[in-house]
Amino acid sequence: MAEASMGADAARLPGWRGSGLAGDSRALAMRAVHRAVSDLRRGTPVLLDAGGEALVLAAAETVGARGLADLAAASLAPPVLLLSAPRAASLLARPVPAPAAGEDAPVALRLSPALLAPEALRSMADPVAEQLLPEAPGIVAAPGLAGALSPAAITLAKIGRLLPALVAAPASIPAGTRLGLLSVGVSEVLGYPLAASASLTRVAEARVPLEEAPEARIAAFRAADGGIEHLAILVGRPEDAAPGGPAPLCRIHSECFTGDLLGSLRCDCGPQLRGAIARMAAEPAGGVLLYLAQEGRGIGLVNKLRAYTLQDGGLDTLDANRALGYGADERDFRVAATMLESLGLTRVRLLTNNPDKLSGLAACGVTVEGRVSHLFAANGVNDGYLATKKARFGHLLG
Ligand SMILES: Nc1nc2c(ncn2[C@@H]2O[C@H](COP(=O)(O)OP(=O)(O)OP(=O)(O)O)[C@@H](O)[C@H]2O)c(=O)[nH]1
Ligand SMILES: [Zn+2]
Repeated sequence: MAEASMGADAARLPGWRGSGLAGDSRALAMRAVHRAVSDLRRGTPVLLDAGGEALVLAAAETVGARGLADLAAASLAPPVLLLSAPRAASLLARPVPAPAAGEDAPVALRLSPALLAPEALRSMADPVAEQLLPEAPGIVAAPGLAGALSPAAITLAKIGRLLPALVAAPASIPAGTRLGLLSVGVSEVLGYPLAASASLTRVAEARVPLEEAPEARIAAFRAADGGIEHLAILVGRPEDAAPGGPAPLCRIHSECFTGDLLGSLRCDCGPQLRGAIARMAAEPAGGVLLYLAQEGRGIGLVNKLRAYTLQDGGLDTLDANRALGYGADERDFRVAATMLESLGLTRVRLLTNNPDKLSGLAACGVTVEGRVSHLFAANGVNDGYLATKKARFGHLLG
């Protein structure tokens, strides 16, 4: 069985699209998350509010002296460092006891005062930089201090494509508000991925003849928070496919700056992208390629580069993600389902080797009439990457 499961959230969410907030309240909730994420990315603390109980948080990767001072001024107790269990275990050089909330819940570490400083925090957050830490770093696991809000705190960091490592303390909301810190609700954070997919709307479309497909159009989709757009590349007229005939081809392609644009040999994305478009152009019913802003299986380009460095040190693509504190695959398929619905495509044949894409899309109500293999030969550099996809992600290589 595959160790990584993509789209599992969607599969657990019957009626997923209807369960989100509607209209204005959804846009307001998303805006609060988007603003909080922007502050975390620039090193400013934010308040995570569960109505009564609150945390003040700063991203270990970005916080500076000023941010730490603001965090201390809004805190009711000394801060801890929230980390994923694999990252914490690696820092402490031993397994850490699983928190009561379960295996995937973050772990809290109590830090010596010397470690509550920007450079040390960055080194603890980032396994690529950990050699900068002192030899006896003065870190103690404090599992009881992780608290009920810590999973939402980590989700917020992941939404911001930051390393999931946060300095966190119980907050005085009045003190934080006096300092001008933004506040975001736990339910707004946890509801964000669903809201981002459910609120996608088509905002522009144009004819763009492509080398492999002269009859192509690109449609752009934007979520209510104004985040990065997802694209649909329509080859021919898949929306006009005859009802009794074969379903149009569909490829769900996650953005890969290095492979798609630069021709990186580390992965197979470039050949898969061009190959899918050429394949669709040869089909009477055409097809659609959904180009999703999910770089690095949803961890973002910066973290993917970190993962590559870890892979050069011996980890495979799955363990490198985990070492950073991310899941093996952080992508969300509800985005693809919303786009297909908006394009009027209710049934597809999926160009993929990834069984989780088939089940993830089907869980969102799209009729998947079959899989079309999308294999390209190894190039001498990506052989290990392709072997890991088969052995550990359950990819169907045939
Ligand atoms: N985190 C991480 N992401 C990677 C790595 N190599 C490639 N990627 C990303 O993986 C994604 C490509 O996956 P896809 O081709 O969409 O899908 P797949 O899961 O391989 O399944 P297929 O449909 O069979 O191709 C892109 O977002 C790449 O940036 C890696 O080593 N680490
Ligand atoms: Zn790639």
